[in-house]
Amino acid sequence: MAIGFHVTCLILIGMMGAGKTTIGRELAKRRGVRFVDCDHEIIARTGVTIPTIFEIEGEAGFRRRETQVIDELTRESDIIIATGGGAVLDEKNREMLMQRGIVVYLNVAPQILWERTRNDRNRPLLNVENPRARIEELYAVRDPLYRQVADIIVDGGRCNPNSMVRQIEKVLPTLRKTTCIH
Ligand SMILES: Nc1ncnc2c1ncn2[C@@H]1O[C@H](COP(=O)(O)OP(=O)(O)OP(=O)(O)O)[C@@H](O)[C@H]1O
Ligand SMILES: O=C(O)C1=C[C@@H](O)[C@@H](O)[C@H](O)C1
Ligand SMILES: [Mg+2]
Repeated sequence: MAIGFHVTCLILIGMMGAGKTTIGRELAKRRGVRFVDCDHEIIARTGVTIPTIFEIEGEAGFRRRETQVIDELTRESDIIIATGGGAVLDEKNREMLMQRGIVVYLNVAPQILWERTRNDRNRPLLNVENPRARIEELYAVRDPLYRQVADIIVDGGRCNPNSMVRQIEKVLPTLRKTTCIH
């Protein structure tokens, strides 16, 4: 198998700014498999930005599109998928992720997430007066959901993307149940 022993579909989950896109892309390059980012797929399909989808269809419209994309991509083999930060909010999504792939949770503290996302206007949920507090609220709600679906939990705030990719590669052959990497 191209990604690792037992693993044909690897799914990255975590908050906005956790590094899902950065690490997913690099890992896919190294493993020689396809990389798809759910947010980018939605943008390609609709031809508009995520803030525009939120404006026109509301968050509910965006979530419907997200579920559709997750459903299609998680049926594929030899693929690494970066999900959007809110993918785990929906129970049906959580089931698809758990059943169809190995799920890696990039866990990053809210303070670091804020530093990484503060200059980027492309995340409508952070387009509020106090994005730092918003990140903390979202983290409090979502962290238990990420943990619920994760096969591995990686501390995504401690080292650079390259060493994170190597850490994930190291455990891939052993993946069967939840493993914590520190
Ligand atoms: N391990 C890391 N160390 C330092 N900076 C990082 C790390 N991982 C990602 N970054 C930086 O943090 C920012 C956010 O990363 P990225 O876009 O990959 O996050 P994401 O999880 O895909 O976020 P979103 O859910 O909003 O798409 C980028 O500028 C990226 O370069
Ligand atoms: O955390 C979230 O709910 C989101 C994260 C982004 O990846 C996008 O999917 C969108 O901005 C919503
Ligand atoms: Mg991303």
